[in-house]
Amino acid sequence: MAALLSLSALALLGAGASAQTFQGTAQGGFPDCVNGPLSNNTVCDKSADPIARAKALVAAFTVAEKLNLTGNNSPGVPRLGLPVYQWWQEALHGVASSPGVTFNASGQFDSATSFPQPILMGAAFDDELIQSVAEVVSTEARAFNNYGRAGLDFWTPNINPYRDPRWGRGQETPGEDPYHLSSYVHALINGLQGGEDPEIRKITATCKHFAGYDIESWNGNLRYQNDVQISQRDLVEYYLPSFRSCARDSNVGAFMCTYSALNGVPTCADPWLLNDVLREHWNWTNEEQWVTSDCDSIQNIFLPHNFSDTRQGAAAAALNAGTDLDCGTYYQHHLPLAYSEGLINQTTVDQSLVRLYTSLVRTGYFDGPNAMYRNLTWSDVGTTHAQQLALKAAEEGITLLKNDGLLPLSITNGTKIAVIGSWANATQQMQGNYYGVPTYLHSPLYAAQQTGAQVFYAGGPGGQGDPTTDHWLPVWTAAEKADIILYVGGLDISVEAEGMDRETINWTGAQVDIIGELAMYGKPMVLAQMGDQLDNTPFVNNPNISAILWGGYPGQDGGVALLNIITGKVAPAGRLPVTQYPAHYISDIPMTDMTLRPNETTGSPGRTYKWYNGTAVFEFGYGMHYTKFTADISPLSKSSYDIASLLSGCTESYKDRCAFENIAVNVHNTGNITSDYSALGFIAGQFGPSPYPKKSLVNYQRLHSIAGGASQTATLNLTLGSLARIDDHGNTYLYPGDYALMIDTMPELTMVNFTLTGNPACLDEWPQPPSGGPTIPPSDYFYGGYGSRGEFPVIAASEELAPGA
Ligand SMILES: O=[N+]([O-])c1ccc(O[C@@H]2O[C@@H](CO)[C@H](O)[C@H]2O)cc1
Repeated sequence: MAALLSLSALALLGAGASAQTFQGTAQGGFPDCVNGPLSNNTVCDKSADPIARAKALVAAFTVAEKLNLTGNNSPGVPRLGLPVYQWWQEALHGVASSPGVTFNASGQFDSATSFPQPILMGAAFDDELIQSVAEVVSTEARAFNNYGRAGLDFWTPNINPYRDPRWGRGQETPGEDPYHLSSYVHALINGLQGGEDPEIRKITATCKHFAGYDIESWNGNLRYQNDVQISQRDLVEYYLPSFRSCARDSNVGAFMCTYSALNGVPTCADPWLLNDVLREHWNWTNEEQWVTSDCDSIQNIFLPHNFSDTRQGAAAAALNAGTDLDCGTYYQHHLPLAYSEGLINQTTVDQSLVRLYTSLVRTGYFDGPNAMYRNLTWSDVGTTHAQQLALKAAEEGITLLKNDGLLPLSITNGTKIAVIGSWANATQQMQGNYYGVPTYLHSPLYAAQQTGAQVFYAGGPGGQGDPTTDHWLPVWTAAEKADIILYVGGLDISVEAEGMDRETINWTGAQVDIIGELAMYGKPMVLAQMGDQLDNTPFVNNPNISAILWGGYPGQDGGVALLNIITGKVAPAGRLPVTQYPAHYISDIPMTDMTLRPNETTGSPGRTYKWYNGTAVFEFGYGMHYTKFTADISPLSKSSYDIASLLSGCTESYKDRCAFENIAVNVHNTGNITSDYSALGFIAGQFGPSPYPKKSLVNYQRLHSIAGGASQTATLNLTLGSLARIDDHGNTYLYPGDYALMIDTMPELTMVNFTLTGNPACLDEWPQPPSGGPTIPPSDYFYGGYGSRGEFPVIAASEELAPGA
């Protein structure tokens, strides 16, 4: 495990190793259900119920075999012809290097399509696009699986909301809004798994990290030891909706708990979270779906959380709480002792294994070579359709933040353009983290050269923190020769990544200086800001910088997407999926403050567009177009609604799903450039417990190719859940009051008003956590080292950490 993990860590985290250096564990192929020892076991009977099939398989294992099958690196059961199996695959934005995925050095299966990071795909506000992307990812995953190059379980998506701009893994998420995440993830899971209840599950997706995980390493607070304090209201309102969407509304196959503790309990050992909330309240059925730990987080229950006195106690606490699989070796190592000490029983072990193997049964793993998806081959990887979709996904997400009219830029053969900056010739950078080997990487420089323009290139500053001016001379040479300056820079995964939160949300000094000096040439200048959000104030205010685009991590065709937008081949219609805060924001609130609302006592200005009470540089949802749009909202059926009547017409088992109104938003392109437009609908109003959110996203739809002078209609389906707010206990209520439904076409705001009358009505009663539960004792030691992870220097530990002691 140790050697395996250290290799995979490099590739996963992007810590300087090329993806090609990674070699995953060979998968053991498929069980032989015709001639193998299992052929007479019900698990091989395709006509039997999947749970019955898994139960029959588990019944054939000895206790020792069962305990051996509880780690991600599963040895299988040779005696029964059950092959070795690696449960850990990644596919955040394409099949990615990870323990179960093996890319070939060359030839077939040497690459997979690399889509943009979710943060850029989130900016598209286009769920159909997301589902299409996910369908390609799962097709490629299945093709890899058919040739022994991947398993069938993928530990994606990361759907923790992007709460704080410093978070190193915010790029892995679609953004900061819980409704947006919920809707996005529903489309994504459908595409990955092959529908909500497919006959054969295409691959098993895993919603992670459940829950409240969004700090890597800030001010000495490490993800392995954090105990995040979150109120029930904030949990239900902000941190959990995307997970509810996964479990209750999308039938995702797997979940992953976190390294951190939530309100005193490490999440992987929290029966309230994993059982009462996830399995009971969200009806995530008990025998079919499974929870994995984060990688080595079971060990963290013991150290540094100190939640259990013994190692076997930590393993038992996790298994008994409902963590079915250990990403690591802690279960395999310590469950035998837990078992002999009576800390766990066989029923619990069986239940976890039944969940795991039912999931594999559902993917057709035991169904032989004629099973669905087994015909997919290398010719289904990196297809023309996949390539076009990767380009489209990047184009749809790229967001126009400033334009004095320079864009779209007309580039002809004679145009002289300087392409400058640390991203100008970006290749690997365009993928962000959790990458694989892409079909190709088309940099901005490459794309500029394809336009026929005369291109002058300079890389600009060295690394993110490079204080020297060593690399600057070519910058001035390029700028002097050119008629137009394109600077492509920003962040990369050397400063925002897994294990690494940002220390500033300013542009790094060298870049600010270079961009400022380039602007002084007074030539038409475009700035493309890559990576996550930075405070763009100096460039917004600089009249010599004509246009600013945000391009995130745009994937394999990021450069072409950028140039297509700049030249007007495609019109931009992305909208920011996160708030762009002023740089001082990070001094206004510690990252560890998990609260959302402004607070006079703590000085918190609040978080996200819902509650931030300062002036954002650019708000969530901001995004300009090359044309002008107006919108009007068709009248609602009533101006006032009685709460009791709304509920009496509601027959859904989950009342938040009941329909309220289907809102028609008529969008008019009043300019003359054909463009997409994403209609974002928000609800605002002073009702329910204060302080109120300023507004809340309740639905969105992307309209495509609206010609100049033409109109299209977006249909935003609102539910009772769209109108609900959460009380202090986490209960979901409809409240009487004045409501406004808003569509923001910038600068205009189109609005319709209505009221709800009557008494508040509960839509969802929240299962309260047990009171007086364990809290973490103050830690008197620093936890610093871990053999297989090796991410941190060993400082001191009150106990030696070797497993199995
Ligand atoms: O030791 N390693 O190789 C290693 C690599 C990645 C890693 O990160 C964790 O593993 C990912 C599993 O999907 C989770 O999203 C992330 O929190 C944790 C450990």
